[in-house]
Amino acid sequence: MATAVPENLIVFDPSSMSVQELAKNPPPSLPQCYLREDQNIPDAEPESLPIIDMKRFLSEEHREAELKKLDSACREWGIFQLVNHGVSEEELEKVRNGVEGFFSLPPQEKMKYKIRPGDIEGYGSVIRSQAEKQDWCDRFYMTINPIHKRKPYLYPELPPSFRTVLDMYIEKAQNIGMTLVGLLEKALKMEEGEMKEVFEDGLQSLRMTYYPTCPKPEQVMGLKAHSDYTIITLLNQVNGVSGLQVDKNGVWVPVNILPNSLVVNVGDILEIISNGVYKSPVHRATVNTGKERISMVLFFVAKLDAEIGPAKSLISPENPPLFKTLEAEKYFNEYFSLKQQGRSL
Ligand SMILES: O=C(O)CCC(=O)C(=O)O
Ligand SMILES: [Fe+2]
Repeated sequence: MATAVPENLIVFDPSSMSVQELAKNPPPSLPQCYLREDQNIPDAEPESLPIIDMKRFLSEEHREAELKKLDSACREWGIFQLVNHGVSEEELEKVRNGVEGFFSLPPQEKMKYKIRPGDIEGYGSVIRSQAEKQDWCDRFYMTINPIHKRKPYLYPELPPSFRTVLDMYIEKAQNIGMTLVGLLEKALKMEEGEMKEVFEDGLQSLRMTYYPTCPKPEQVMGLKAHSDYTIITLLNQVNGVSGLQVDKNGVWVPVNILPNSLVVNVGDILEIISNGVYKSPVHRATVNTGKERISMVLFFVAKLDAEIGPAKSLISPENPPLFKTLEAEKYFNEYFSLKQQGRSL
């Protein structure tokens, strides 16, 4: 694996090399496939995202107020910071060391997990077309639930000490997800268990992303604008470097770093279940010249045999469904046929 890129390189094949390696020795002009002409990275003031405190749901005194906060965070932002979520500072530190350790493995070690032709899981980037601009990042994406859907050459083949950390984190994250879904049902005034039914033991995947520094961050995008096709997404800004931006009323708002918090965002399926009341926000990730950024995301999708549509308990003649109801599998097929560009709604 070469680490230096010849200066006269005209055609660059992003599938042959990681962005992490490219960024160690970037050529004076970056490969065309990363250069975007339509960039607008405004200097919007970082606004503090709403903060939801899980502990307050346990107290009789604070519960109602916190539910109201959760409800307005999902209506107005579709994204919020979660504190007192049950993953301790020490555990977050272990996750950070584990994920940083993974990305600092030698290239040939990481390439063992390389995305295989025709697949989307594994390490690297999925190149859909030569014309499409590539994101300035390397990713490791894998299905983690149901367990029988795990690819035998990905999760089980990770270094054992890292797997132990991931096992711990995933179990905690699943508990957080389940608790949040119960709270969201209450906030939306849905029938109890209605969303849990779609969520519980559903499809879940994990994505770790390494965004290297870039000499010309204004010319590239770490991760292009999109919304998530999930019920909810749990984001860990692993190494405390900012870069995530969320589209709020047409303005890109940078997401601040709140130490030891996790970020939760509403996904497209929750927008559908809530019949459009909660917003699945468009978001993207930028990069910078100074420090690499690492994130880890847990996508909570839905049970494969679930029906995805507006919650029956929210629908009435006065509040007709704004979305059609589809079997989850059909929904996923439609989603992937949209080439994961933009939104599944
Ligand atoms: O890295 C981030 O902050 C965001 C990642 C993300 O939005 C995604 O993987 O869908
Ligand atoms: Fe996302």
